[in-house]
Amino acid sequence: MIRIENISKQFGKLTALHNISTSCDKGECIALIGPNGSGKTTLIKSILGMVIPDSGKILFNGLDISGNWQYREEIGYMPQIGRYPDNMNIGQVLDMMKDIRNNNRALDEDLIRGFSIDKLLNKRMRTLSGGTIQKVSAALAFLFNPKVLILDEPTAGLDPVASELFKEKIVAEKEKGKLILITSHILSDLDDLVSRIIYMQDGKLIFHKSIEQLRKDTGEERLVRSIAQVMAENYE
Ligand SMILES: Nc1ncnc2c1ncn2[C@@H]1O[C@H](COP(=O)(O)OP(=O)(O)OP(=O)(O)O)[C@@H](O)[C@H]1O
Repeated sequence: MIRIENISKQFGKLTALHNISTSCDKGECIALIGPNGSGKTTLIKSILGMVIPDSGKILFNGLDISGNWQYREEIGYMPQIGRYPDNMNIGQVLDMMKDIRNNNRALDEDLIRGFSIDKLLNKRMRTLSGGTIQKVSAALAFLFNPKVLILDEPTAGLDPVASELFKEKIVAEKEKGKLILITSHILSDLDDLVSRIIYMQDGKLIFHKSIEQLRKDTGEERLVRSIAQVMAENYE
């Protein structure tokens, strides 16, 4: 579904992405894991067309994404920090996004109801708590029924009830055959969720393997312990 071929990205002297190649298939929930600054968000933004790699290419359903914006209709993106016009209320933000997307697909309002956002429609964005802004971002990512969901640190700031509800939603969407790419430092949140792991460090892709393979390779059942082992090895 998404194929990444030899992409590199330099910010001044810093190599944020170093010759990354991999592919992501539908029906998978893939965790992008790595230390701070390892290039996860840069990789995600490259897939979204928000960062343009210096070299290499990205194919979405076989088509090169460069100069092509149509493919973004198939993606729901939840950014690490959602930024919205301060003076708009939640209802206006939702309506604005519906106008911009302007497609005829049935809306998926599960999270709007699940997070009770429908009871807060008159609240102005500038008055919302951090967690409520996260809920709005999550609801927007799923709203247009995209085939691919890209979630950057989605559970950071969500309370435990919201976080569980959100994880159930992710599992349900994966089972429908969607591709979910998720970055998180809260590894305990990923245990029951992800089928594959991409591990990055210093802009390099160290491995992309199934969670079963990672467990086998590290002899650890829990993701947090497996990754702690991988990180320790790569810090040496
Ligand atoms: N627009 C930019 N201009 C300059 N440097 C950038 C830019 N975007 C990212 N970087 C740098 O690229 C490197 C990779 O950043 P990136 O945000 O992709 O890391 P990350 O793995 O997502 O980190 P975190 O876990 O902290 O979210 C960092 O050193 C960062 O400072």
